[in-house]
Amino acid sequence: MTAAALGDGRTATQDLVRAGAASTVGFDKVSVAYRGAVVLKPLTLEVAAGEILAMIGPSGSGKTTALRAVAGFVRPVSGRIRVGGTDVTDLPPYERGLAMVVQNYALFPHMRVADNVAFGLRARGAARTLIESRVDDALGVVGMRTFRKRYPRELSGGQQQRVAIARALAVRPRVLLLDEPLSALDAQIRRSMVEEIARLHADLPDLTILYVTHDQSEALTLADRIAILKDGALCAVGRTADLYRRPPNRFAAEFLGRANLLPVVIEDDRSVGGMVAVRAGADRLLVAGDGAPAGTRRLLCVRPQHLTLTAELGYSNRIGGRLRQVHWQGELTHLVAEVGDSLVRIVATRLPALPERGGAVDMFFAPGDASLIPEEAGV
Ligand SMILES: Nc1ncnc2c1ncn2[C@@H]1O[C@H](COP(=O)(O)OP(=O)(O)OP(=O)(O)O)[C@@H](O)[C@H]1O
Repeated sequence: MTAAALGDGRTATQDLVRAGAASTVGFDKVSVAYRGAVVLKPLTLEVAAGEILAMIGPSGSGKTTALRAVAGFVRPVSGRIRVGGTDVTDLPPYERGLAMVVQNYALFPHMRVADNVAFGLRARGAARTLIESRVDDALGVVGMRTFRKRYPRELSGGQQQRVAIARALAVRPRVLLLDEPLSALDAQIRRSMVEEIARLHADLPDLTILYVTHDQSEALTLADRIAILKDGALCAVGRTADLYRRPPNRFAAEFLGRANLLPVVIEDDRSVGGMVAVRAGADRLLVAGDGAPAGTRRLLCVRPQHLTLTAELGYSNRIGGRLRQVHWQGELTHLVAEVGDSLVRIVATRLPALPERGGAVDMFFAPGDASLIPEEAGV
C-alpha cells in the first residue's frame, strides 16, 4: 500500500503528511449517557500526536461511544474533548478536523471509487483540480489508483475498506478514527490489512489514529499504546509492550493475551536490582517488585510462552508441578501443569522430547518475564 511500493514515488505520501499537522486528542473527564444510563464513566486520556492508540475491551465496554464522542456524533453529559489543544466539545463533527472509518465500509454504492473518495471534498466545496490531486494522492496511499473507475460492488471487502480509508484520508484529517475497520473481513484478509495499516502509519507518521477493536492481536500489532475499557471505565492504559509484559491488574492480564496467574506471597521485600523474593508453594522465586511489603499476597503473572521446560541461561526461576495435558501441534506444544490449586499453561517452541502426562515437571522463567499484580479481581 505504500506509494513507493506502487512506483508512485513518495509525493502522494509526503503531501498527505505535510497537510495534516500532528494533533493530540484529549479526553478530560468525558462521560456519556444514553437516556440517563451512563455508558462511559468520566474518562481522562491523552492521545499523543502521531501515535496509534488502540481502545480494546469486551463488547459493550464503551469503546465505540468514546470514539463517537471524539467524532462529535454523541454529546458527553460532562467533560471536555480536545483535538490539537483546541476544545472541540461544542463543535459539530465536520469542524473537528477528523475522519472516521467504520466496519461496514459505508461506501456509496452508486458512486465510482474516485467519486466516493472525492465526496468529503466536494461537500466542502473544494476546487476541481484540488479534488483531483487529493483523490489521486489518497488512492495512491492505499494502493487503489487503478480501481478509480470501479463501483464498490466490483471490489472485494478488503479493497472496499481501503477505499473507505482513502476517502477518510482525502479530507486530510488531523486524526483518523477507526472503529473496528477490519471486523467485517475474513481472517486472512484481516491479517494483510493489519500489515497495510501498519505501513500506512509508517508512511503517515504525523497522523494520529484512534483504533477501536475487540481483537487484541490487531491492537498488539498496530498500537503504540493500548487503553483497555471495562464496563465503561478505563481499566488500564500503557505502551503496548509494557502493558503486555506488566499488566497492572487481573483484567488487563487476562484480556490482553493469555496469562498464568499464580498466588504468591512476598517473602523478602528487600529489592536487589528491582527484584524481590516471593514464595509460590514450595518454590522461592525472584520477580520485579511492586513496592508491597513482605507478607503481602499477590498474583504472579507469567505468559505461557515465557515458561520453558529446560533450564536455560537466565531462566533462573523454577516452579515444580505435575503435567496434566500435552498437546503437540507441530511447531508448538501446548502443555498444562498443576501447581498447587492452580493450572499453569505453557507454550513450548522447542522440546528435547515430548514429556509424559502425569509426571513431575519443572518450569523455568526469567525474572524479567514475570510481574506481580494485586490479588483482587477486576480493576
Ligand atoms: N444509541 C444508543 N442508545 C442507547 N444505548 C446505547 C447506544 N449506543 C450504545 N449504547 C449502549 O452503550 C454501551 C456501550 O456501547 P458501545 O457501542 O460503546 O460499546 P463497545 O465497547 O463499542 O461494544 P462493541 O465491541 O460490542 O461494539 C452498551 O451497553 C450499548 O448497549
